[in-house]
Parts: sequence; structure tokens; C-alpha cells
Amino acid sequence: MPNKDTPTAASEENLLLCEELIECGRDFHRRGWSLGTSSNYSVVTEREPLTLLMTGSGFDKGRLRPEQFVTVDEKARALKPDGLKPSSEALLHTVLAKHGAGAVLHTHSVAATVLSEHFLKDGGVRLSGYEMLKGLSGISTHESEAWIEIYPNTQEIASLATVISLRLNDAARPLRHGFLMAGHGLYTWGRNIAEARRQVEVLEFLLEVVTQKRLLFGSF
Ligand SMILES: CSC[C@@H](O)[C@@H](O)C(=O)COP(=O)(O)O
Ligand SMILES: [Zn+2]
Repeated sequence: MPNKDTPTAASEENLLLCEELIECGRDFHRRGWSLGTSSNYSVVTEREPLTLLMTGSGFDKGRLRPEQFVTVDEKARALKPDGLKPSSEALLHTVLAKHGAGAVLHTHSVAATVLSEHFLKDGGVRLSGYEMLKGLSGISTHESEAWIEIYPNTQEIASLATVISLRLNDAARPLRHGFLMAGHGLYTWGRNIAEARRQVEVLEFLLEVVTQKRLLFGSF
């Protein structure tokens, strides 16, 4: 835990948020969803001006420390501490935060990696008829479906962030629940860390179900 002289983004007020994200990293690492330096996590600490507390780039997400977090502004520019590089995917977090997300979590499970690669040609993966769908925000019956869009993987994060912003603004067919990057992983979000974490757990469970079904029964 940092003392008051430690250069860190985790002030007294947001140290608890930092600890919550560190716990997400530990848990997701244990479950194989955030191995090595994969994944990134953020939480909104201020709305006006928009400020996020986010994982710095390249840290082992299973063993995060408070001094490995950085605060960023709405353009994903590092505010504090000086010299710590925000996640390389920071712009995806800020775009989601601008559209109302209070916390954004990105994971790299085997199921998300394999399925997103396989279903890229269809533009998404349909999760339908499962009781666990009720664990997703806004779904109250298993007789529902969630369409999780898949985008080609890219290192051009600014371009993908623009696409995601357009999709979030699409009133007729808004992007909901999360999205996948092909051969890469899952992005999801919530009003706060607890809700985003629940979204990760439910979506990762459902992606695992689809993977297992394909393994056991082939195409369906
Ligand atoms: C194993 S490297 C994965 C990265 O390229 C990226 O996709 C990722 O999730 C973590 O990047 P980071 O810059 O640490 O936030
Ligand atoms: Zn990633």
C-alpha cells in the first residue's frame, strides 16, 4: 500500500477503487482470463471533467500494485503519476466511459479468443436461451438473446474507438453488454466495478458454454 510520498494515481479517495481492480486482476488471473500482461481495467473517478483510474500498460494483471495505476483524462492522456504509460487500449475505455460506463473490464480468456476468431465472419456470436443470460444487465428472462459483436483485431485503437462510439450512439441497434476483438478478447462494462465484474463473469461463462457445446456436439 502506498504511503503519502509514493508517486501513484491512487489518492486516499480512490485507493479503494484501486484495490477493487487489483482484486479483479487476481481473480481473473486465477480463472485464466487475464494471464500475463493481458487485459486492462478502469473505473471513472470523476464525470466533470471525465477522469478515469486505469491500469498502466504492460503490467502483470494478476499481481497489480496501486502504483501501477494511472489517472487519465477524456482523451486518455496520463494525468498522474508522471511518466506512467496508460493501457495501450485506453481509448476504448474513455469512449465507453463517455457513453456512461462507470467501469470497463477487458479480458483475454481462451473461449473469447477462439470464438471471436471463429465467428468473426458472422460479425458476432449469439448467446440465446440460457438462464445465465439473466445475469446480464437489462435481461430478465432466459428467453432472451445477447448478440455480442466481433471486430477485427487491430493495433489502431483510435480507429476502433471511433467505430465503437458510433455503435454506442446507434439508437436503433445500440451496442449492449460487450464486444469481442477477434483472436484477442472481451470488453465489457457496468455502472461500477461490481456490475462490470458480473458482466465479465456471465459473458465468460456463456462463451465457455458455446465453446464446450461446439467441442461436444460440433456445429449447432
Ligand atoms: C499480452 S499483451 C496484450 C496487449 O497487447 C493488450 O491487448 C492488453 O490487453 C494489455 O495491454 P496493456 O497495454 O497492458 O493494457
Ligand atoms: Zn487485450
